Amino acid sequence: MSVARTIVKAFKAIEKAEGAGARVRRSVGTHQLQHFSPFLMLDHFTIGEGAGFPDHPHRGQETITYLLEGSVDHEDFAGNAGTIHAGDLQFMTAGRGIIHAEMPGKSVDGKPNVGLQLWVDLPKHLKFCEPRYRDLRASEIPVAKTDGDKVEIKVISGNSHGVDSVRDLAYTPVWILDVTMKPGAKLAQPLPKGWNAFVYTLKGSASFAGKRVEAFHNVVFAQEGDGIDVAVDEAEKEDARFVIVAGQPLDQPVVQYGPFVLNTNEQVYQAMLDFQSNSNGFERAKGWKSVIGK
Ligand SMILES: Nc1ccc(F)c(C(=O)c2c[nH]c3ncc(Cl)cc23)c1F
Ligand SMILES: [Fe+3]
Repeated sequence: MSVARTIVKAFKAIEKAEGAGARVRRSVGTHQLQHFSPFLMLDHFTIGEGAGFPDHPHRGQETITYLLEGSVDHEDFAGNAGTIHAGDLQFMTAGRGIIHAEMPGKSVDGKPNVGLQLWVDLPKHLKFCEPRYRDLRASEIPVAKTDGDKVEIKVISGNSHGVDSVRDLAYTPVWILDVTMKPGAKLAQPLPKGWNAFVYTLKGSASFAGKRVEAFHNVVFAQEGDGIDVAVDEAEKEDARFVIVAGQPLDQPVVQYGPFVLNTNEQVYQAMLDFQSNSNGFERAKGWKSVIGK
């Protein structure tokens, strides 16, 4: 990699309440990081006993849910239902409209359910596409290793050190790499030119472009440059774990009201009307309530 990207900013995500009793550290989609196309939101969520995200709508975006601990059940108004377990991902394309619930799975140990939910904007011509789900199980995710196995990269989407992800899962081109580095490890990770890229740190501390960053931070990189350089100091007491996320910017306006993400104010007003009147993609909401969200 010839020229590594520089850091534009790095900030800690503060935990706040969201949904019904859930907690999130939101590091994309707040005043600290907005208009970062194609990314609309990143929540590092924790769902304890009795908490969750009961019946709610989406239109105009894709949600990528990556379970880190525990499990989450989902159920929508079209009869789709399932569970994602630690290490699995669910790619949901809301398109013209989805109403679903996302609730804790059956807990065997009372531990919380923890994961990441990334919202990615849909290109204009797909805003009203048919909804779809694509699951990616932990066992399907290839692993790249480098620096004498001191670095392990789960290639969820994209490429790392000659390892390709298994298949494209979102319409909007995104790379998601889950990286674990041992103390003393180094990583040079190429990224597609001109894509927006950030890192969200999950555990331990690592230096990005020479800046040491602790857990629960978002590190935003400049678009210029070939990729990112990461190092974990020999003296660190634990492995560092973080996700690298990169996406192709969409050249379109973003008009968002909560889970309705479109290109004009009129389209957002229409989405709210359609949701309230069970029409134009929300017909199946009529008389529907989820079982899991009760
Ligand atoms: N207020 C509001 C409005 C609209 C939503 F879609 C949501 C929502 O469902 C989530 C927002 N962060 C999340 N992290 C994880 C999971 Cl599983 C779900 C969510 C929400 F909370
Ligand atoms: Fe949702």
